[in-house]
Amino acid sequence: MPHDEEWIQEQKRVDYTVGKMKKEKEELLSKVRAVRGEAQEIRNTFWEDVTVNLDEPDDVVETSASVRQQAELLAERERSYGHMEKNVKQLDRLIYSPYFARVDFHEEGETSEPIYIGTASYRDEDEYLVYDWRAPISSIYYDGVPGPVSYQAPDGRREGVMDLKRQFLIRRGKIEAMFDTGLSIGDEMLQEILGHHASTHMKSIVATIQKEQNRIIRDVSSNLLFVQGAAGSGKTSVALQRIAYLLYRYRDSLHSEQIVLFSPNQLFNHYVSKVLPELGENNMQQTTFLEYAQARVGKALKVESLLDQMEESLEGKTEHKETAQIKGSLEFFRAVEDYAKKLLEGGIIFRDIRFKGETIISKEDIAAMFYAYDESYSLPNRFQLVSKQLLKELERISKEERKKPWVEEEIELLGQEAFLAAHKYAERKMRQNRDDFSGTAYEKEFLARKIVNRRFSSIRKHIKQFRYFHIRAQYLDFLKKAPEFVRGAEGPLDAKTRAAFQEGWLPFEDTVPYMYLLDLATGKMMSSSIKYVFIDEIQDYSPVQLAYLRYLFPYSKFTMLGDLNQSIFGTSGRPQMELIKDIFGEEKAQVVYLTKSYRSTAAITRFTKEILQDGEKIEWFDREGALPVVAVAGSQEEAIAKITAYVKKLSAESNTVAIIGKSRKQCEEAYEKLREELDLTFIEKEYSGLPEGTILIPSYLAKGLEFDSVIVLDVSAATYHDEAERNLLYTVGTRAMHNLVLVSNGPVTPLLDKVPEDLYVEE
Ligand SMILES: Nc1ncnc2c1ncn2[C@@H]1O[C@H](COP(=O)(O)OP(=O)(O)OP(=O)(O)O)[C@@H](O)[C@H]1O
Repeated sequence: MPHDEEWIQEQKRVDYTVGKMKKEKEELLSKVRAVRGEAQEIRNTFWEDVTVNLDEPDDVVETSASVRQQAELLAERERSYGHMEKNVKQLDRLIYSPYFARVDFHEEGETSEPIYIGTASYRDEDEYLVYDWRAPISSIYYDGVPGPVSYQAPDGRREGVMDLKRQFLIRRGKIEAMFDTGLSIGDEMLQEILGHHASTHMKSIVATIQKEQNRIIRDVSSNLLFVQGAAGSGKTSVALQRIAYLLYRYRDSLHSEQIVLFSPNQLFNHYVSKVLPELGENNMQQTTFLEYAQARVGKALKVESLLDQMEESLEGKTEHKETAQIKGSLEFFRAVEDYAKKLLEGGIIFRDIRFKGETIISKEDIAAMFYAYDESYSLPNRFQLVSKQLLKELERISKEERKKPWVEEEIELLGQEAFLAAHKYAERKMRQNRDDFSGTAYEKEFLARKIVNRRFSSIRKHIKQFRYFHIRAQYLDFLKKAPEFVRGAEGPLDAKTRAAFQEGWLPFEDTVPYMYLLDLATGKMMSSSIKYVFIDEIQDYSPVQLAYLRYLFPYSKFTMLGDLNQSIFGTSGRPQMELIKDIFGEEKAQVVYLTKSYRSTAAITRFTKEILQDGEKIEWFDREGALPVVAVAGSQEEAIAKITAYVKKLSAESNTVAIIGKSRKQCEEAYEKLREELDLTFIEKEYSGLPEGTILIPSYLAKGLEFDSVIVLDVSAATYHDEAERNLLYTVGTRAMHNLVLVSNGPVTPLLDKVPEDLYVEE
C-alpha cells in the first residue's frame, strides 16, 4: 500500500536522524579504537615504564609511586574506553529505533514545535533531534491528549497546547506503523504491543506507559509509595521504569548501586534483568529476602526459604502454623527489642575461644570483659570494644604459643621459600642491630611467628566477626522467655527451632527474629548508602519482615508493589497498608491503585476476576482472544492425555506454554508421565533460568512471570479445596497472556463455582 505524504515526510526525518547518528557512531568508533590502542600500549610497556627497585625502603616507596602512576594512567584510559563503548551501544539502539512518539507543543504566543521522544536523547549541535522519555517535556505524551496540557519543568510548571500526538513503531530505521491519537496513549499501539508473544525476559513498556502508571514512575515527593495493583496491571514494569526515571532525574547524585530491588526469587530476578540495560541504564542491586538472610546468618545455618515452607503448607503440613504466625507478628519483633534491652544488664551467652582443643579465653572471661563496660554503652559498641580487647589478648597468647613444641615440629615441615624469607629477615635484623651472631635465633623467631600467625588467623577472624557470641543459644533462650513478652505465646516456641539448629538449618519464621537479635547485639550489616528500596510482591511479606526492612534502611525511600489477591497467606488479618503505615509512618506515604490488567486477553481477565470474592474493581484491556477452557477428565491417564493434546495444539501458536501445578510434589508426579509424551522442562528450583518452549512449574515459582499459554495442571476439588487457595488459583490463572486451559481430574474445585458459564467453554 503506498504511504501518504505525511508518512513519507516522517520517514525522511527518521532517515535524516539515523544518518546523523550513524555518522556520530563512526567518529566514536575511531576514537574507541584509538583509546583501546593506547590502553593496550600502556599494558604492553607497563613494566618498562616503571622503575622497579626494592633494595632500600626509599626505593620501595618510589617504586610503588611509579607503579601507581602507570596504573592510574591505564585506569583512566579504560574508563574513557568503557564510557565510549556505552555511548556506542546507546547509538546502536537509537539507530535501530530512534524514537517512538512525536508531540507538537506550543506555549501561548509561540509556534508549535515537534518534539520526538525516544529511549534516550540525541542532540545534533544545539538541536534536540530526540528527547529522552524521562525529560520533563516528555511527560505530556504520557499524561495528555491533544489540547491544553502542562508539565513540570525544572523552573516551574509550564502551560501550553499539544497540537498533535503521534506514535511510531520503528524497526531497523523503518517506520512500520504510525498512529495519530486523540485518546490517552492510543489503544492501537498498545494492542499491537500486547498482542506479541511472551518472552523469557521482561520487556520495557516505555512507548506505551499509561497515565496512571506514569504518575507512579515520576513520583518524587513520596517517601513511601505503595502500589496495589491487579495481576498484570504493570506493577513490576512500572517499578523498573521508575528506577530508570530516578537514575535519569538524579543522574548527578544517584547511582544504580544505591537502589535495591527485593524480588520474590532468583527466577524472577533473571526474568527482569534485561529491562534496565535495554534502556541504557545499569541494573540496580537485586536481591531476595532469602539471599540477604543467608548472607547475614552465615554458612553454618541454612536458611529455609519461603518457597520450601510453602511447599510444606501446600502439601498439608501445617502443624507449626500457629507458632509461625506468632513469630511473624509485629509484637514478636518488639519482643526481640525488649529482650535485647535486658541484655544490657546481663545474660549474654558467649562461647569459649578454643585452640587445638583447648580453651584459650573462657566464656566467663569474655562475659567479665563485656559487662565491665558501663551500661550506657550499647551492645554493638561493647562488642567492638571486647573484640579489640580479645585481639590484644590473642596477641599475648600467640607470643606464648610460639615457644611451644608443636611450633618447632611444624617449622620442619615448611618449604624452601619460607626458609629463604627467614634468612633474609635474619640478615636485615642483624644489620639493623649490628649483631653478627643471632642469625639462627632471628630465623626461628620469624618462622615461629609465621606458623602461629597462620594458625591464629581464623581465630582472629572469628573474633572480628563476633563469633564468640553464642547467637543460637541466645536465640533459643529468647524463645524460651518470649511468652513473658508476647501475649498469646503460651506454648513452647523453641521446640522446632531447637531441632532445626541441630540439623543445621533455620526455619523461615525464625529468620527475622534471629537476624534482628544478632543485629541488635552486634550491629547491622546493610550499608546505609541505599537511597531507594523497591519491594515487589509485598503482599507476601510478614509484619516482622516489613519492620525489619524499615530497621535496615531507616533513611531510604520505599516503593512497594503488590496485590493482596495474590497473597500466599490469604487475605485475612489487618489490611497490610495499615500495618505499613504503622511501621513506616504516615508522613509522605502515598497509596496508588492500578486496576487495569494489560497482560491477558479480555476473555482471560474476565474469567480470572470471577475466581476472586471481590474482584469487581479489576478492569480488562480490550484485547481479543479465545475463551478459557475447563477440561474435565475422568482419570489421571485421561487428564495427562488432555494436557498433552493441549500442549501440542498451543505450542503451534505460542513461544511459551507453561503447565502450572500447585506444589512441586504435584509437578514431580505429573512430570514422570508427561516427559514420555512431551519435550518439556521442569522448573523445580528458583535457580534455573527460564527457557522457551514448554515448561512445568509449581505455582509459587510462577509468581510475577507470564506465558503465552497456561495449562493449569489440576483444578479438581481434590487439589484446590481450601478457601485459602483461592488466591493461588487466581495467581496461576493470571499468568496467561493469550490462552488459558484448566484441566481437572474429577469434579472441578468449588472455587470456580462463581464463574458464570458464558465466560468459559467446557470440554
Ligand atoms: N503500559 C504498558 N504498555 C505495554 N505493556 C504493558 C503496560 N503495562 C503493563 N504491560 C504488560 O503487561 C504485562 C504485565 O506487567 P507486569 O508483569 O509488570 O504486571 P504485574 O502487575 O507486576 O503483574 P503480576 O502482579 O501479575 O505479576 C507485561 O507483559 C507488561 O509488559
